[in-house]
Amino acid sequence: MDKKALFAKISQKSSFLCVGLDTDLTKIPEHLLKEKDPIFAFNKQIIDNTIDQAVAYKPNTAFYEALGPKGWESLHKTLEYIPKDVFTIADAKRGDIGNTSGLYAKAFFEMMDFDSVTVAPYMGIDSVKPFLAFEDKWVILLALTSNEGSQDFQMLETKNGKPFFQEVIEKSQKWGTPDNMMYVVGATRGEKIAEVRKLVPDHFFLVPGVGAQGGSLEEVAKFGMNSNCGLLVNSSRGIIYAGKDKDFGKAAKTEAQKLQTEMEILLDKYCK
Ligand SMILES: O=C(O)c1cc(=O)[nH]c(=O)n1[C@@H]1O[C@H](COP(=O)(O)O)[C@@H](O)[C@H]1O
Repeated sequence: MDKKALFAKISQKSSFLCVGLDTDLTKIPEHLLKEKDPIFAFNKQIIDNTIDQAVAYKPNTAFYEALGPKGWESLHKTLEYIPKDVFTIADAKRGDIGNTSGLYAKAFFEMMDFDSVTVAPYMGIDSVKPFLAFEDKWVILLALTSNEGSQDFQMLETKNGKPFFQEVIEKSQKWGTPDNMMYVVGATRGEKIAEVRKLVPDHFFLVPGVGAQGGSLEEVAKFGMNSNCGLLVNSSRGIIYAGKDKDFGKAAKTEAQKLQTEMEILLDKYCK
């Protein structure tokens, strides 16, 4: 899916919500455990109940990989079930020497037909470029993450007097374009989003950290939105585990609707 189609979807649904499919066997309602594929059964209901609000779905591959071959199968079935006009993100946080990155890209873009994959920039240009060689596919590069440990390296001042995350953004902008690269910017760093937006006015940001991690949606929109929205805001646990029993799908829908209602107002206010 290209940038134009993504913005059209955002406008159509008045939403920039990404639903995170961080599906954990120990957290899903018990009655699903007797299903042949409990993870897929859960995801299917979450997708059915949130498809009117979601412009993107982001399975975090850790939750699937941890279950071995069965987990990969659940991931594949989930991806196949997501309607093709919705953006898909393999949250795999990959990146390695060039030939290996090329195979990671093949895994997520060819063996599975994800629109995008999250990539760590630490190993530099040759670890990221192979992902950018695929037409109509996106790299979502980790820039300023939502976790506490982001202080350890991302905020360090470099010899140029800039924080390391800024160097990552400035340099990596030359590797891709706003049509094939997005940046991860955590919602827990509201004021910093404005700084990142100045560096990359046209790129989309994937913004995790609202909901369970406590980031403010209003701040994210105020500091991060551009004339194409430029934001995909993810919530995983806050939506998918909103309900604990047979009605979990409905509870997820209610949470997604709450976010979408707020997003509609924010789009009117800041998408200019
Ligand atoms: O790349 C990500 O998606 C990501 C980056 C980041 O900085 N922080 C972050 O929480 N994430 C992911 O976003 C999701 C957040 O989940 P919740 O906190 O449950 O909404 C998880 O899948 C994380 O791995």
